[in-house]
Amino acid sequence: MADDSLDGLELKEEAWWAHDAEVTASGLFTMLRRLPALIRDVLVLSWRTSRVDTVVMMGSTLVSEIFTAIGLLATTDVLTQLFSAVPTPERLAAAVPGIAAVVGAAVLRSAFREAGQWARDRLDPLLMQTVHNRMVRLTTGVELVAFDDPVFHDQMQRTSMTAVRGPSMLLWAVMSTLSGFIGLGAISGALGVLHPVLLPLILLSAVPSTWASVRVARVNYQVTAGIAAARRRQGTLQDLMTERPAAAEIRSYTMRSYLLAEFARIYRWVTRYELRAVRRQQVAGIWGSLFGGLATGLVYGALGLLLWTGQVHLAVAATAVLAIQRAGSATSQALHGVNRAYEAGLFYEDYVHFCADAEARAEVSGNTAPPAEPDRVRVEGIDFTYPAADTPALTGVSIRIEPGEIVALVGENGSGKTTLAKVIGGLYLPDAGTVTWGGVDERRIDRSALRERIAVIAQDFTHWPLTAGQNIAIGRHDSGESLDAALTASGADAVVERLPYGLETMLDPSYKGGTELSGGQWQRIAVARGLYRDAPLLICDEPTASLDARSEHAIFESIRRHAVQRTVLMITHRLASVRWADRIYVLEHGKVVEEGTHVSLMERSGIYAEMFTLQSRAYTEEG
Ligand SMILES: Nc1ncnc2c1ncn2[C@@H]1O[C@H](COP(=O)(O)OP(=O)(O)OP(=O)(O)O)[C@@H](O)[C@H]1O
Repeated sequence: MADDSLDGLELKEEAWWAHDAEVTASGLFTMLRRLPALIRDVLVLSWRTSRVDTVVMMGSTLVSEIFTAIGLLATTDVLTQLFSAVPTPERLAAAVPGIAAVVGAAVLRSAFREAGQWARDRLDPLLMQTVHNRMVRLTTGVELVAFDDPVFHDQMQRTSMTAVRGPSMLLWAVMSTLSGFIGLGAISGALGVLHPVLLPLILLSAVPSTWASVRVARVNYQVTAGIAAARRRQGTLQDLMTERPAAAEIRSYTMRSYLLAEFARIYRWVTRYELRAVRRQQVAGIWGSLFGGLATGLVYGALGLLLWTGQVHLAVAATAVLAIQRAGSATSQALHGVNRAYEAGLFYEDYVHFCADAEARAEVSGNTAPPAEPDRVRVEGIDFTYPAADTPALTGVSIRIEPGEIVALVGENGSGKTTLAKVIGGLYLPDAGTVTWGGVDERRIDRSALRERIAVIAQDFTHWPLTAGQNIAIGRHDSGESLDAALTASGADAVVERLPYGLETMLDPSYKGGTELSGGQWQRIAVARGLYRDAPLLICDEPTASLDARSEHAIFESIRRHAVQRTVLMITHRLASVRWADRIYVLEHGKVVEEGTHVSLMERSGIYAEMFTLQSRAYTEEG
């Protein structure tokens, strides 16, 4: 199976294949060795999730299997009475207490089984909830830079795809194993009482079906692991074809037939893979049944021999027939459970690894409160390299921002402006160098509290599928402040006026009553969001890229007014709008290459002067 390749899908690179190789290589004994640790882990998780359900599930399983043994012993008693050499009415009368015990044991066994099942059914969603919540909590708590790391992404995707079910699958398998072994123990105890040779005979009869179930389970895991990458690709394609964002482009670029063919190609591969697995499972099943039948025949033959040679009583032999059937299913249940537990354990380990990795990547934060008033921000000699990049995005960058200033970052595409703004905004920690707020190193400051003091109008701001009002008040939902000032300053008031339900309008047309905004209208909402946050430092990254000339002018005027009591860090390619900045930093290839006011930079006749002249010439020549 591991030989199969899916052209172009780079399946071999998937971490799933590591598990695949592991499960293929590991025998039953490896599974048995790893099982105790897995059982302990999942039971601890289950105990933490619901103590009552864990106790009910374990207790009921144990007790129900004890009633299996009691029922078997009572059956022998009934049969002994029925086969005794006395008149029939007396035989029946003597068997009545035994029959009552058999019925009672059967009823109690079922009742406890049901109770165990009920507790397990309750635990299932509770465990999923615990695991899911933990995953989301951990994911939202990692350093932002983790999202730029493909390793973290792969791990997260894989974990969210299957590992969330891991613990409940594992618990299910563990309980199935326990109930199988307890049942087997109970039956063995009962058989040992009847005749010592019966037990090994019964264990022998279960070997072929056990082998088959182990094999079937292993193939199952191989299939899940083997098709995981293809399924993810399929899911991505399906989302692209069925969701709104790509719908227009699929049509305008006539991509439909390409996407459909790709989807069908992957589906064919997945189905072929699954069908091949089904064939292997069927073959294993057939061999298991064949040898299982032979082994059972041998056991019955041996039992007949014992009966014939007078070593067991007819009543004991009859009970043994019942026990053979029960023990066979208990053995294969136990061993199948072991195999499933191992299989589920691999998924569970993915989850455990993910959690450990996410904890290691958790945001570091100091506990010093950030300065209450706008204060000097100093960036000194910082370097920063993205995890997936070969070259640094920032090298030895130093800048300062004084309270109440407007500071501008300019430079060509990819020169490092957004990265620098994110470092200043406390989103990325520099690899070297320091960022200080009022003289305090950012690493010593409580980062959540620091972010409360910063408003960011991001270049790639989020179009939240929420109402217009919620889109503006995001992060300050319960401030109770009126939105009016931010609406007017950003020009978003004109946008909201035209919405069917005003601020209550859902800004997502895929929801009932929802609508969509134009790029420039969205941008005004984003500016309103930044102004409404009313933080001492406002970071604007291309706040007017989609705006018409009049709106752009109005927004820059608003930001200037906003800066009277606050500090503004502005990134823009519209150089006419940075003329009035207190200081301008020009970046190139991640380094600050020029610094000064508009006037001093123009006098210097460097990069800034060149860019400014090019832009103004374009306007004057075309205008
Ligand atoms: N997540 C990332 N992973 C790897 N490299 C990145 C990532 N984000 C940005 N980069 C790289 O870092 C460099 C700086 O990018 P940045 O976005 O800071 O530039 P910018 O000056 O803001 O550009 P623009 O004017 O186009 O917005 C670029 O070379 C870019 O390719």
